[in-house]
Amino acid sequence: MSRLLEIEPLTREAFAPFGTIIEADPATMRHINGGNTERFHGLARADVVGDGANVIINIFRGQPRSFPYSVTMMERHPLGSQSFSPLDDRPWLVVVADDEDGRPGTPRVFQANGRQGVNYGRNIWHHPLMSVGAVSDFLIVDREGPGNNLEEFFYDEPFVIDSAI
Ligand SMILES: NC(=O)N[C@@H](O)C(=O)O
Ligand code: NI
Repeated sequence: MSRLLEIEPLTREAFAPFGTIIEADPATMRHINGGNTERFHGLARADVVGDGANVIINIFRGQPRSFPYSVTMMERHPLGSQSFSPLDDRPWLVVVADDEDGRPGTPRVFQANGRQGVNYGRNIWHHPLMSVGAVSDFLIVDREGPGNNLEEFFYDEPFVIDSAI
């Protein structure tokens, strides 16, 4: 029995339980550099824990997912947040879930436009990067350091994302 997932628009309010949206929000903007530059300030904060932990900046080059797509697993990073910001101005999908007694609940799928990134809060269930339509680069800010920072969960039955954007 396939469990079809709806795609929701990515809004601050809807995503709040899972993290923050990284986009040029006018409410955060301040002019710097003598007016030459608009600084969209403090959009998200990296959260890393544990002795020897560092915040690192990476690029992930994601192969596009094929649809219908089966969501068979979710993961989370107990020791650090993880942010994804698209570099190719291409829409992509954000898949997250509430925690239900140590396991992810039903995934929620959000459609992000090419100028929207997200910062998953520490220990928030999410699906690995979901590029759509073409190979896409993302700037990633997450954690490097000692300890196991990856917990995976595999569903008994897959959930299905029928079609992409
Ligand atoms: N493994 C890895 O660094 N990537 C995942 O955490 C992901 O969320 O894509
Ligand atoms: Ni991850």
